[in-house]
Amino acid sequence: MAYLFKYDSDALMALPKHVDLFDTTLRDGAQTAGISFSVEDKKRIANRLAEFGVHWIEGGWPGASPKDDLFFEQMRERSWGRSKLVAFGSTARPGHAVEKDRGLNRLIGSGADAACIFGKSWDVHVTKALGITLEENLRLVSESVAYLKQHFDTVFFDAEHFFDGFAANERYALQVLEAAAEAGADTLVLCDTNGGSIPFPVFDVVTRVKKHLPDQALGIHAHNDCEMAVANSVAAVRAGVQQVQGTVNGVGERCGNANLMSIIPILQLKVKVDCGVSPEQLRQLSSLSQFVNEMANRLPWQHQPFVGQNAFAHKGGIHVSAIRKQRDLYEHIDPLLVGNEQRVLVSDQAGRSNILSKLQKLEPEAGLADDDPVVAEAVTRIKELEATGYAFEGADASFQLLLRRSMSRFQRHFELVRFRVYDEKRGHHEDPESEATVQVRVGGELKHAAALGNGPVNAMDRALRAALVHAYPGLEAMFLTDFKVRVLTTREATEAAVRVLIESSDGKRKWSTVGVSTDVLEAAYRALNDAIEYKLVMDGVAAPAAENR
Ligand SMILES: CC(=O)SCCNC(=O)CCNC(=O)[C@H](O)C(C)(C)COP(=O)(O)OP(=O)(O)OC[C@H]1O[C@@H](n2cnc3c(N)ncnc32)[C@H](O)[C@@H]1OP(=O)(O)O
Ligand SMILES: CC(=O)C(=O)O
Repeated sequence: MAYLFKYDSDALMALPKHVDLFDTTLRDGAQTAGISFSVEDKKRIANRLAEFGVHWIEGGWPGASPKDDLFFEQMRERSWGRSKLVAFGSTARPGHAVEKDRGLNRLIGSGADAACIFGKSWDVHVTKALGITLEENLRLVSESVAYLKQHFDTVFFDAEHFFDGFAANERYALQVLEAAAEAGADTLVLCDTNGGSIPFPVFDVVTRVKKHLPDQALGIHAHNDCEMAVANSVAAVRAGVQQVQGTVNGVGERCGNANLMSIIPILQLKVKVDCGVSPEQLRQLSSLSQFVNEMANRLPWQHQPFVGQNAFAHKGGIHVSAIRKQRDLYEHIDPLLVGNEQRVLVSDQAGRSNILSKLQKLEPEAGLADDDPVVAEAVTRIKELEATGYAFEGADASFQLLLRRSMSRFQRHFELVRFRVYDEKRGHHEDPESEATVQVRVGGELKHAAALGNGPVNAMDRALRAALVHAYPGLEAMFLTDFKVRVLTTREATEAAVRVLIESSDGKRKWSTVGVSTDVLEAAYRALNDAIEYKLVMDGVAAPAAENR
């Protein structure tokens, strides 16, 4: 396998050998609309980032909220390897001596290993937002950094709005950097606060700053308002910054921050700049991304580069045919390097290769040849079903049953005789109640059960399993974990079909099934039927003999 990376060698020569990763998920990430980390979430994320090996973990702003205060308090007992905890804040408020500044003193008392303060570097922000003179701001920057340096080995200075400030008043933006550098700031972080920059000027401006302050370590903090935060960060690395700030999954104020889930593999794998992440740690990238989504209570972005569920999912028949011959023909990296995996999807875009590839994974013992008529038949059947509204992409279990049916390797464990569902709501404020009765035939015997539920599908699921559980006790452990209904607009409105996708679990596995009908309950029944049949097949439960069915 040969994943190709082609680069101009002169450009590579100019790259730094190493950059530090600075994660601000817990600070700028906490400024994301819809995210509210608890102290416990913050501690778990911080520890996970430390385990992953991020150099600097910005934990929050001591003094800004009781939650951040408690977090820093509770993190005093941390025992991390190389990762360092950073406390964030601003330059001192104008009007008093920096030693008396409540904000700076909260940083000093926070127990963090380092401090990071932001200061204004765009002249109009100084005069409008802060309402002070340009000289006064230079004094605040200088004295705030110098005061923190008396208490911390490492102080970072975030030059807020640096790129806009540089465009508006280059001389002043550079004076702000000089003030922070002369006061002892270890790294000057150039911030694209409004996220409006694009890579060419970012490269140019960082190059000019580098020339102006050749011995000063620089960093980049990019926002994603032009969807350029990752590109801008990589451009800044090429121009010579030694620190990249970003967040897990790109969370952050407005459109987010630079996404470390992309920056890390780009730097490590593509341009060979060491971020201090070993190959073993890099393989944790996908699970780190999932973990933070879980903590942030966000649905994962399935198409997220590198770590998303679909980042290496192949749907087109042409693509799947090629990757079966050589897997890198339609992949830019080996997904395993970032802890992800290749997926092959089955849909109306599929050819024989999709089916064979999926079959190899789901039923390796089936051993079908490329030209087996069963494969062509399955492709035709899938395309027919998809034309009526089925979608097998997210319903692997239904797909596997379909393949088994095509291969004559499937026997029903039960036959539906009838189901009936009642839904009742009494009064505006009362919860509705559903009741289902189900009659099935199992091996020649009629079984009948009724059940209540908090909705019709829930009641039907309970009744169906109650009718079957004596014959198949393993169904006791099974339960629904998710249920999605989609109205399909491809038909006439009067006979609109609905697609029901059901996710089930038995505590050990999860599987998904699909049903389609013009009747939502029938669609749900079809999906439930597949879910139960799949569980029985996977548990190796024998179906009743043919003469009893
Ligand atoms: C670019 C960034 O992302 S910076 C980080 C932004 N993050 C946050 O704001 C989240 C946490 N913030 C907070 O909890 C609150 O805003 C606090 C506790 C920091 C301040 O709260 P308050 O004292 O009520 O002030 P408020 O939020 O209304 O306004 C911010 C004040 O900081 C001042 N300020 C802004 N930047 C700076 C700076 N670099 N140095 C000093 N003061 C600053 C503003 O001028 C304003 O003061 P003013 O009201 O006297 O004009
Ligand atoms: C400091 C910061 O978060 C910014 O300038 O965007």
